[in-house]
Amino acid sequence: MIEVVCGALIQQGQVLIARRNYGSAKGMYEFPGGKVEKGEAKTAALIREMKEELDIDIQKVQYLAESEDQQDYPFHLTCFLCFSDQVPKMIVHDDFIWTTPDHIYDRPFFKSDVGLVEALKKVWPYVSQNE
Ligand SMILES: Nc1nc2c([nH]c(=O)n2[C@H]2C[C@H](O)[C@@H](COP(=O)(O)OP(=O)(O)OP(=O)(O)O)O2)c(=O)[nH]1
Repeated sequence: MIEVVCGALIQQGQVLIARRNYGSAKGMYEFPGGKVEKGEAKTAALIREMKEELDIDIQKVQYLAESEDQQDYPFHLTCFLCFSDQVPKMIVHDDFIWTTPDHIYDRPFFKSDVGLVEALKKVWPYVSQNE
């Protein structure tokens, strides 16, 4: 089982979803993230991926939810709420949308993330007010 981490980046009462411009899921929106490297802690992987993919330093990380699915390979996905006051840059994505959990699935978004988005909806009133 491949371990994958992703981050729901919260800024100004909105969450970031980003469109992949590479690989078999090109054109899909996602929470930025990627595979955990051997011996790496999940939160360290998340901080590294957010730096590599968005060029931001994460100031606070909070566990949100997890799921399992299979696309190119079976994977276990852990999602964290992420907080940073830096502006993300487009490096591996070709579109950014700042949205709210109710509108994430208005766009093509990974079906594996349904449970993560439901968890985000539950905490949203607290998260968006206590950034
Ligand atoms: N980053 C990210 N990946 C997700 C999400 N939902 C979801 O099913 N995935 C899947 C897509 C991939 O099958 C898997 C791993 O993500 P990844 O970004 O490392 O994908 P990849 O295999 O193209 O990575 P790479 O080889 O280019 O490093 O997780 C999500 O919200 N964010």
